Amino acid sequence: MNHTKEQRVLQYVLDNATRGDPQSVVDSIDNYCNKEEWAMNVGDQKGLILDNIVNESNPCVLLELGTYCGYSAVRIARLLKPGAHLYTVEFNPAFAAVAKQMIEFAGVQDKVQILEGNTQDIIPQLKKKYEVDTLDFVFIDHWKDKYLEDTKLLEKCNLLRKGTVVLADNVIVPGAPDFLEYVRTCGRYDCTNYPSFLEYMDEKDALEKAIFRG
Ligand SMILES: Oc1cc(-c2ccc(F)cc2)cc2cccnc12
Ligand SMILES: [Mg+2]
Repeated sequence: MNHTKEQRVLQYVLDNATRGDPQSVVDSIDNYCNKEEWAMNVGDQKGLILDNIVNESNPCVLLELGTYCGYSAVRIARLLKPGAHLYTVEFNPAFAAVAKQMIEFAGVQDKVQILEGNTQDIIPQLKKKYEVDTLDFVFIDHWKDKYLEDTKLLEKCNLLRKGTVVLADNVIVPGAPDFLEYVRTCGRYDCTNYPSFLEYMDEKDALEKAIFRG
């Protein structure tokens, strides 16, 4: 049954983590991906930076672009205050199916909603269909050639407010140069770069935090 890598990651979690314990789910995925098979989770080193930025911004309404197996959704949800809610968008149905099970096993399903589809279609629906006013926090971790267009779409849909934190993974590897150029030069963001390492590897990578000026 476990024919895909993502299904094998999930099975390892089901066999080794503790139901209802999101930290054990995060740790199990990191153990598996360090020892057995590399997978494109944000990982523990960049994950600690993500934790710190989520904690300091104390968000209530969050959006993630790129769910994958649900590692960062579980990692973020474990930090959220009661009533806070994370919408996470995944285009690949097989990934979404694994993430759904991962999120439910971790016990954070009440804080996380997986929206299956294309970010270009879903972002314009957030206000009316999902009753989102503005976003407090956005984690961008999907295909690198969509970072810029989706950031511009979030602006166009008036989903960003003064102080919204936009945090992007992989701004070195695989890299999102057009996104970096835009947020650093358009004048509407205060940017901070957080050097780190590619998940489960020794290669350099980084997160970029871009706070919307409103
Ligand atoms: O964190 C990520 C890493 C990579 C990646 C793939 C192959 C490499 F050789 C290096 C990096 C791809 C991602 C795609 C989407 C979201 N995150 C990714
Ligand atoms: Mg990534």
